[in-house]
Amino acid sequence: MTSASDDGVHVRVVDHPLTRAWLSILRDQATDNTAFRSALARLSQMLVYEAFADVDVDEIDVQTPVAVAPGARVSTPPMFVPVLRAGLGMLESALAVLPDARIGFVGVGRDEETAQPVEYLASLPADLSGQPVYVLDPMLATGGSLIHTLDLLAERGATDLTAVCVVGAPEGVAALQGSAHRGLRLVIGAIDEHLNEDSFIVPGLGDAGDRQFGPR
Ligand SMILES: O=P(O)(O)OC[C@H]1O[C@H](OP(=O)(O)OP(=O)(O)O)[C@H](O)[C@@H]1O
Ligand SMILES: O=c1cc[nH]c(=O)[nH]1
Ligand SMILES: [Mg+2]
Repeated sequence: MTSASDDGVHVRVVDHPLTRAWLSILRDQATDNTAFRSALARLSQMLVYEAFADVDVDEIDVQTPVAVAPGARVSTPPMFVPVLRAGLGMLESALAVLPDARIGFVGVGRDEETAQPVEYLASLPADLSGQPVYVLDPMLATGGSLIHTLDLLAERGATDLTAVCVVGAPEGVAALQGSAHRGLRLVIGAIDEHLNEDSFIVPGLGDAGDRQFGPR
């Protein structure tokens, strides 16, 4: 795992042999929809696990059948916000790790000509002050969709923001660093080479929504 903190965005690249192995299955163009969804779920669970490495916990006592043991409980249950469609494939894995999380939904699709995010759903509580929020989206390309989502969350008072992504482009990371979201944590499986002329990540894994669900 490598970490870097530039311009207020803390970037953690999870470079584990098993995350690399699952990511290789996602990248492989021969992986079909079913296998893609399964691999994304497995990889997401590892990324979410890493995203909680520094979470605040309450120290508690646990009565075992033998004695009292020191234990821990996550202090504030998080909110997960999958960015539809592709982020839906990460939600069940996140809930497997933190079942008492709240869930919000944001739907954003890139305009195919301009690559600009077009919002079609924002199902979020009006007040997110004090609420740690974890945005789930496998792809960070130009960064437009993620920044749009972070803006929606910040407008509602959220300040404790983490993005969990599978693959990013340097252009997207730079856009986050140039955005208003100081203090954002980004936990990501890999940062690839660059964007192509269609704003797709190279080498990337193609369209993460289409590869799970088919074309939209
Ligand atoms: O960083 P950006 O340039 O904004 O690109 C990344 C976005 O593109 C993908 O969604 P897409 O628009 O393909 O929608 P989908 O999930 O419905 O396929 C992906 O899931 C991100 O949300
Ligand atoms: O490479 C990319 C870029 C945006 N969205 C995707 O799903 N893949
Ligand atoms: Mg897509």
